Amino acid sequence: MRSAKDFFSPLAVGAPAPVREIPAKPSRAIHFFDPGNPKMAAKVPDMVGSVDVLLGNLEDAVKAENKEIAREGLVKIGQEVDFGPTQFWTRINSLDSPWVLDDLTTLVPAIGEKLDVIMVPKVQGAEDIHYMDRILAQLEAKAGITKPILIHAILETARGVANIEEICAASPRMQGLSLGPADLAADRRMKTTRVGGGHPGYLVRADAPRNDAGELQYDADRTTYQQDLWHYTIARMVDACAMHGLFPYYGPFGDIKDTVACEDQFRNAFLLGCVGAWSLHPVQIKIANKVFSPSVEDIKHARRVIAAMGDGTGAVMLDGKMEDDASVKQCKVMVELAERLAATDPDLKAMYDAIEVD
Ligand SMILES: CC(C)(COP(=O)(O)OP(=O)(O)OC[C@H]1O[C@@H](n2cnc3c(N)ncnc32)[C@H](O)[C@@H]1OP(=O)(O)O)[C@@H](O)C(=O)NCCC(=O)NCCSC(=O)C[C@H](O)C(=O)O
Ligand SMILES: [Mg+2]
Repeated sequence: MRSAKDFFSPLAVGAPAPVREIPAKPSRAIHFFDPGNPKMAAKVPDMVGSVDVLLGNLEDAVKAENKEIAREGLVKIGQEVDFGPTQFWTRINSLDSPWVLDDLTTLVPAIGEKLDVIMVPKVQGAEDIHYMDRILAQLEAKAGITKPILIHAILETARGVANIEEICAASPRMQGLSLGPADLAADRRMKTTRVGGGHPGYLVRADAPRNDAGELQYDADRTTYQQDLWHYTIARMVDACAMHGLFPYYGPFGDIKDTVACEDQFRNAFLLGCVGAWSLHPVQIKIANKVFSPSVEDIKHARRVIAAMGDGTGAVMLDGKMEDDASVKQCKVMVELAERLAATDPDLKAMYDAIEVD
């Protein structure tokens, strides 16, 4: 066990001092691209500024024979592109893979100064984060990196979900968690074959109606309601992240053409407390940017409640509803998020600035 006093000492002589607070940077869409795919790589410079996070993916979805090309492509992009306000992340290969050591020993010296966050797949417990913490400190020290690279863990095993608290608490580098629904479903032996989203078979059905004689009509048409397969895991993730000062994200939505259901899934995550989701295709960036930004109506209402509540204590009636200390806190969460996002998104700023509070 580490003493709390040791927690903020670098884990290697010459490594940068650990951060004490994870910066709340906009990260509505974590946009995945394959750095070894020339078409995708060519689009990266033009995407800067229109997406909060650009993530060069080295793990699943990159063929085994292309792992080195992808890694080299990522180094080139990291060295050549000016990312401006957009964060630059990577997803490395899993810690038990034959590629991860080369990923780390290549990327940190070559582009470590530019990399904001390393996403680690299939994290099982605190031991995985301790490993990453130490090796990153060693590599940062050797390369003279001045700011610590943060770690983002993907929850995609039952063990990872069971160990969620210790994963979050394992290092001051921990930036956040993402749901990895495809791997998690496989590891849990769920009977789905999709990448994220719902399933028509996971539902509840309205009770059977009765006929005039009071008999139950099980064969009658009965409305069904599709349920959210991911509610439990996202809720756990949100609580663990809030407790440890980290940021929770919904992961991938694989049905690229179903932009409507993607928006719904992202919105569920937003409402539950997530700050963003993955984007696998350019079309999903717009969805995430919209869903994870508070709406004009929400901000208008939040500002009215804050104004009506004065010092934030007591209770008032507004539009027939009771507002009090707790509802004003919720409104402040929304307004603070809006202000943070507007600082780097001029369109949002214009939208929020135009709101008139009556
Ligand atoms: C999903 C895709 C394979 C679709 O690709 P494609 O068929 O080429 O789509 P389009 O023809 O519609 O593409 C139009 C143009 O846009 C470019 N494009 C496509 N995707 C991207 C992208 N992500 N970034 C940048 N540019 C992109 C195409 O090249 C076309 O360009 P052009 O021809 O010049 O017009 C593809 O989108 C894709 O591979 N996406 C990334 C997939 C990925 O990263 N998967 C891994 C993350 S999900 C996961 O790992 C599961 C998770 O871990 C879990 O366990 O749950
Ligand atoms: Mg996965």
